Amino acid sequence: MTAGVRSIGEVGSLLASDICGDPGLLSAMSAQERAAALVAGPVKAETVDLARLRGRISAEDVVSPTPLPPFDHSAMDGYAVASLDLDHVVRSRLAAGASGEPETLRPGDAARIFTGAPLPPGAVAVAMQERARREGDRIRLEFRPDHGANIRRRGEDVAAGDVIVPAGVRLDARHLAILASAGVEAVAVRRPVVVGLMSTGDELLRPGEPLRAGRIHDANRPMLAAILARPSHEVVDLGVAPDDRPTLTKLLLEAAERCDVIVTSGATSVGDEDHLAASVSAAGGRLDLARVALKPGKPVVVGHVGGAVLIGLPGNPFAALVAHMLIGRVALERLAGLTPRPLRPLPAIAAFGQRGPGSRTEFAPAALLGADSRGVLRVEKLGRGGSARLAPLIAADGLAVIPAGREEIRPGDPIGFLPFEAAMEL
Ligand SMILES: Nc1nc2c(c(=O)[nH]1)N[C@H]1C(S)=C(S)[C@@H](COP(=O)(O)OP(=O)(O)OC[C@H]3O[C@@H](n4cnc5c(N)ncnc54)[C@H](O)[C@@H]3O)O[C@H]1N2
Ligand code: MOO
Repeated sequence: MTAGVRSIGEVGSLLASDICGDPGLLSAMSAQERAAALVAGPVKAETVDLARLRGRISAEDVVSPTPLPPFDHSAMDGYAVASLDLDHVVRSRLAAGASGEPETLRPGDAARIFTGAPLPPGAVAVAMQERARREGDRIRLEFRPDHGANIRRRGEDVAAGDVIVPAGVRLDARHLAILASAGVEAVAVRRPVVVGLMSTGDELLRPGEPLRAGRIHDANRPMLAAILARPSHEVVDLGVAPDDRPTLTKLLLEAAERCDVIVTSGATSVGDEDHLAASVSAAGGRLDLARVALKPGKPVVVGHVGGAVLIGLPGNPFAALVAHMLIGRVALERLAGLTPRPLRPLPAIAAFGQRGPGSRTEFAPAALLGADSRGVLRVEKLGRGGSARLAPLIAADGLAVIPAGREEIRPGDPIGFLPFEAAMEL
């Protein structure tokens, strides 16, 4: 991985850079490595039928029991011909799905053939019917076909024994298509990772509860539940924990019994009411990572309570989102059996100027203004910063990514842009 971002072409790898000048903070890349290392391995595997595979993570390489296609066949409606000559006599008719061995073509013979039908032995090409004139049982081709024209060969897509789906991928429609083609009925996948979501803070109200003095509604649990609503994960709502050390300790211990991962938000900072670190410790757990060079998202912590991985996101909702995207996601992907993928911001240029983010990589809600004359995306930052603000996210197309180490950003400078579809992926 390369350090630094020097040109637009390199911006895609900016999250791979390990810049962080602040000795009190861990660089985003080192934090991701630590979060990954914290997870001993993926959850166990189970066998699941094709109809329920979408969104699950493959636990082993799946090999094809058959070549694909399984037999030589026609790619067009037309005539299978025994030679590359222009004139042929049509002696048989072959449709897809017909049973029985097709008759062998002899020199001068052709067979009327339809797309998907097995190629008769002796055929050297298929001529499209639009390129043939038929009179009775004779055809004359407009031009000599190329050898092998319009023939799909057995095994040209996949050979028997080829890996058609590798281990460690999230199965989508493409994988289901190839598994079904190969006749595979069931696949070993990782069982869903059980993720407990807990918000902390005496100020938090559940959705629908009337606002009272000094209280706010919990935004983080619904946000995180929406990101985690995937077949590879099972969300357990652990509710709101109070700002009280013994109670938080007890709730963490209970959660560790039921969950593979506990994702908390709030109580990660340094205030008297920020009890997470002390509660993790009182529960016999430990924190392996704290304070990362992210803006927002700096106070993210990661560790263990009992057998469960603990991901402590900051309380401010945008900070929680960024810390999840960069750090929590890595641990969750490893547990699910995925190879964690680095976020890959698109190369873009700033349509704004500001002071650089210093030692932290900055994420900010941003709108796409279109492309410049070279086709590079122009990105405008929205809002005036603040990890507690949600409205700029609603107006945004994604997140501007400004790598650590910049002193100043001027209009036209290379930055990164993460569309929300990529940013919000688990
Ligand atoms: N002296 C310092 N103070 C703070 C620092 C610091 O370094 N030194 N860091 C600041 C940063 S950066 C952040 S981010 C926050 C992180 O704080 P906590 O993780 O301890 O979170 P809380 O204090 O519990 O809450 C922060 C803020 O977010 C609101 N909140 C909490 N949970 C939710 C939720 N589920 N839904 C919506 N809003 C939530 C909470 O009411 C607070 O306003 O610390 C800074 N302070
Ligand atoms: O880093 Mo905090 O996460 O700015 O709000």
